[in-house]
Amino acid sequence: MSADGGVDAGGSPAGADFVVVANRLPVDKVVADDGTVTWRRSPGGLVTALEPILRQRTGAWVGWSGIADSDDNPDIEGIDIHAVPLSSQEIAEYYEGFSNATLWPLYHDVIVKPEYHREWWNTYVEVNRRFAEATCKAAAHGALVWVQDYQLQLVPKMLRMLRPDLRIGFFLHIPFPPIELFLQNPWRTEIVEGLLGADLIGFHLPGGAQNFLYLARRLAGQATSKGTVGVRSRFGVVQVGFRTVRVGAFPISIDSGELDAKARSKAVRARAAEIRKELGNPRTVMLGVDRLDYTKGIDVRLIALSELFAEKRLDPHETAMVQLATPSRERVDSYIQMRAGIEQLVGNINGNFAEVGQPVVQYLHRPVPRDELIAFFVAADVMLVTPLRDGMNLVAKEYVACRNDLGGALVLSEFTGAAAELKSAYQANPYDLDGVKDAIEAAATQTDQEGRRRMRALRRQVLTHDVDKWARSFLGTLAEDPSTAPSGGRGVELVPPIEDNRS
Ligand SMILES: O=P(O)(O)OC[C@H]1O[C@H](O[C@H]2O[C@H](CO)[C@@H](O)[C@H](O)[C@H]2O)[C@H](O)[C@@H](O)[C@@H]1O
Ligand SMILES: Nc1ccn([C@@H]2O[C@H](COP(=O)(O)OP(=O)(O)O)[C@@H](O)[C@H]2O)c(=O)n1
Repeated sequence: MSADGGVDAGGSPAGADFVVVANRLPVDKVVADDGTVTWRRSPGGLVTALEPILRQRTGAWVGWSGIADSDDNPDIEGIDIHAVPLSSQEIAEYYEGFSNATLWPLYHDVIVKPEYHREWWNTYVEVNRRFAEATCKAAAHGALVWVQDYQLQLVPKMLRMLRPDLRIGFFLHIPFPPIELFLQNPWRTEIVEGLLGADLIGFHLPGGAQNFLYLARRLAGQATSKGTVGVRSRFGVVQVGFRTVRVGAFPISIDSGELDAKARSKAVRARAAEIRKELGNPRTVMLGVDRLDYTKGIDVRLIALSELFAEKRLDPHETAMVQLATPSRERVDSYIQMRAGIEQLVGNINGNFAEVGQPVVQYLHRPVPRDELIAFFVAADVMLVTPLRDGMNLVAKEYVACRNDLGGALVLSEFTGAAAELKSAYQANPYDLDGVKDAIEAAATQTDQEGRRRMRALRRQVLTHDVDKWARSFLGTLAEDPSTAPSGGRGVELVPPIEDNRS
């Protein structure tokens, strides 16, 4: 730190050349009643995707440990951890508040109503500043810094002001919303300007990148490129003074090869067979695997199943549905209400259709070990992925990667990022209940030949587009000099800013 409390422009001499900055560390700190500390894999797809990337490249990870007032740094081979402590009030206002009761619902089609509170916003700014300062300490001079997700949208601009020597990338893991919804946010201009501190801004889908380009013109008053953005190609450009910011679509993925190999192992196969036996060897095993989140449409699939049983289109005595739900954001009101609703639906289905000792829906509200999860994927005939909106949904890709036997069927919501790539799934609009029911019925009754044809096509996509390809395409683009790169700013025709007349 410099004498005035700022961070030296040169950064820490011993810092890392590659730094990931994310709200969460890859592991959560768990303190038992007797004070014993253990570390558990953090929930969610961001960690699933980034952990193998960082381990492979070695570098630093700046993030929060998941509990209040802790600056412990866990030992993880290949990753230099820098914990950012958050107080209970910051967790309530920055994480549960502005991140998960304002931005999360706003960016997910306002499935629940976003709340706008000035004190939450102030804490969001303050915590973003703390992450930027922690990153300055972790990064060597000229380092490549990759900021992740909606919790940290102000960090790119803050970092650029503190450390102009850094090359800064930003990736948004959730959908970037339609323009009309984004404009609800009272702090919309600050967020667009915060993101424009990056050299490269990545979204899962071209539509998100295009919405952002429009908002950069309208809210930040910058000239941008026109024309459509491609997938890992045809990047958009925002001219911020003398700086060229590029904007692109980079669909995230999984470590497909590793999952494929694990799913082939004898132990996993044996456990999958055992799971089917424990479920009573039903004709059809259906599976849902999610964080317990209202965006995931767990209610949609349960209502669809219930109606299919009531209409005798599926036989409840020959069907076992397993819903694995990781606890998530348990103190946020909308999550508390949603949990009660899901648990009631599970109870209703079992009340109406189960026999003693043989529930139709088995619901686990707890994290499941990774190998056990893979065995569930191998055991399931039909995988139900029915979000109302989802940035990507890695679970859909994990299921496909685990089915080297070409068995199983994937029912997939059109409103996931994954739907753009997994065209051979049984796709449905989650708001069209009849459509969801038709998709589930078709998946449960497909012929072997049809199932193999679809799964072969899905696997071709998932195995050739893995998380390493995602990271290489993003980081490769970030490392390019935009003024000379073939896909860069040179020769791009710019559209002038839009007058913000609030019309
Ligand atoms: O950290 P939490 O509040 O417990 O939430 C877990 C993560 O949820 C979100 O995951 C998203 O990222 C996935 C990978 O890109 C994507 O497939 C999925 O559609 C998204 O919902 C969130 O974006 C992460 O920041 C959270 O850590
Ligand atoms: N019960 C569960 C549910 C999800 N998960 C994992 O959590 C990740 C969820 O990622 P995702 O992209 O589908 O969705 P988000 O939870 O990130 O919104 C996947 O890697 C799942 O395998 C798990 O380990 N156990």
